[in-house]
Amino acid sequence: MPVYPSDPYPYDLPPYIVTTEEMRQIEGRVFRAGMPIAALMEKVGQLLSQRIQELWPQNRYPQLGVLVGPGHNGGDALVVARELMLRGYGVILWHPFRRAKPLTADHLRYAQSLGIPVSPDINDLGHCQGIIDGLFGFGLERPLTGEVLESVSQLNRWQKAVISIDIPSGLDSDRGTVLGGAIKADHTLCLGLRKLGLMQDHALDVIGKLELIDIGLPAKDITAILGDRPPVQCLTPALWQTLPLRRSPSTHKYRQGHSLLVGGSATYGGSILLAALAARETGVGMLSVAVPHHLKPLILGQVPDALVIGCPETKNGAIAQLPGDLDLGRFQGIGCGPGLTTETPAVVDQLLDSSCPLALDADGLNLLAQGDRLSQLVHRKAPTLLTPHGGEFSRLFPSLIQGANRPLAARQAAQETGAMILLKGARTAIANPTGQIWINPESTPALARGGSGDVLTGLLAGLWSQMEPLSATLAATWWHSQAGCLAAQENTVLGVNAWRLTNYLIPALRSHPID
Ligand SMILES: NC(=O)C1=CN([C@@H]2O[C@H](COP(=O)(O)OP(=O)(O)OC[C@H]3O[C@@H](n4cnc5c(N)ncnc54)[C@H](O)[C@@H]3O)[C@@H](O)[C@H]2O)[C@@H](O)CC1
Ligand SMILES: Nc1ncnc2c1ncn2[C@@H]1O[C@H](COP(=O)(O)OP(=O)(O)O)[C@@H](O)[C@H]1O
Ligand SMILES: [K+]
Repeated sequence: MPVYPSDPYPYDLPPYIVTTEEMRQIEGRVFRAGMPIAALMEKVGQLLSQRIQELWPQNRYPQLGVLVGPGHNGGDALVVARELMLRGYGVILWHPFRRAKPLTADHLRYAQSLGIPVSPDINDLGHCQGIIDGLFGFGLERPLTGEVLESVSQLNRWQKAVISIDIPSGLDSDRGTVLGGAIKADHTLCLGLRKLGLMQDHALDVIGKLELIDIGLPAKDITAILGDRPPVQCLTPALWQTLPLRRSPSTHKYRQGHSLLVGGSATYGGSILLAALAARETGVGMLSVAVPHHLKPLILGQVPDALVIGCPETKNGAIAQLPGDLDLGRFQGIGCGPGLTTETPAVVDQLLDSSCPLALDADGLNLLAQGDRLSQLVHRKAPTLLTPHGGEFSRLFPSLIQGANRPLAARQAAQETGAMILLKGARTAIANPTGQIWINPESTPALARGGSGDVLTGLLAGLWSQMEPLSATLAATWWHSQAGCLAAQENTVLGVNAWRLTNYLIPALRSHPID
């Protein structure tokens, strides 16, 4: 059973994520090359009809209501309505608009000529088992108002099964924000390429399950438009191909990397342990864990294969300093922050001054936000990764409005600091200083609990010692969420505590399909 659902993404499609303008330009090239708009609409309608019949078999969804907008999203919906009616579904259209684009008007006229009823009153769809949302696509220009907004709210109150074409109507296709109101969909069948708005955390509640429908956009047209700028793309299962990392028969532990984790305190003892348990699963040759002296037995008891460095501690039980003889040059990946507390900035300064690849999380980030550390980061020569969740990000980059567009905020932070930014969330975004962005399209709300970020830090520290930092960061993010998905599948969405998550890291690797 593959960890990630086998159906929603045709992964052979380019994993690009586009803005509305880029989508318009790509489609514009296709039309200028001779593809009639009507032909593409018909093709789109056929593809949507096939998928909807799979999702909604006629015996369970005999009556369908179709919301028909004034633009080409409405045109798509009319092709779908006609095709499903011809296959025996009962279909009724809702179209409260006085005018529509010519192509849409033609399809509306044809649907009526076939006897498909049209009503301006949303209540006439109350008997339907399923609703197909073809109100607005990426052409939505202003918030929904008046009767349209009221009808959308009425529809949402019914809580019927809803499939949205391209994007849920009312959603801004770039920012993922709701413009006045939005259809709450169970499935969104996105056409051609994923829109940036669909990959925003705050849009997830209205999108439902996102599926990409391949409408045959030629790669040459996609790259012609996207080629001159760093792409925004999805993480894909291809990242599994690198895991589990291959090993030569003649290897030895020092060729498999040596990672260091720094953290833990009397206040927060468990987070560094979770990070250590996760780092261990990466197969890293050697794992060192620097904790306040009193935590040494805890770590050794659970991770006997780790080299535990007992550090001098403050009166509050936090690390006072790293041992003077600790040679940071021995490590190819350092993860600092889980449970560290902000008592001893000198620890973070020492790591920042080193030339080691460094991932900062939790209190490591809170210390970074103090003084001029963040502005100094751009001078750091070694690879650096920051892994803030939303709150830590706002403390670090108060001027970046991440709420409206988290991926773009992460990109700006990466370009300002010269560090890679992994902005954690429901759709974690990873940005590198060259401006590229990766968004994780598959995760589970089961991870929304304390400790799961510590597990990610452990994976990062472990993989950074064995892979090139960017590939390691992308692979760790995908691995982390896939393990969460598998754990949720087997223990319900409430059963994925961070400890159990560490026990699903290897099973998740075993369950991913080997190509
Ligand atoms: N561009 C194309 O030819 C294709 C478009 N496709 C479909 O068509 C969609 C884009 O079509 P359009 O560009 O026509 O845009 P939409 O279908 O999203 O609708 C835009 C229309 O709605 C009106 N409108 C916008 N905001 C409104 C509001 N708040 N209240 C009332 N009316 C409002 C506009 O005046 C415009 O007439 C895509 O999302 C996709 O579903 C696909 O069929 C592929 C081909
Ligand atoms: N709703 C959600 N859906 C999917 N993943 C989530 C969701 N909320 C949080 N996560 C993930 O869970 C982890 C939470 O990390 P973090 O907030 O740092 O937790 P902690 O610091 O307590 O370990 C991140 O990897 C984040 O991407
Ligand atoms: K729609």
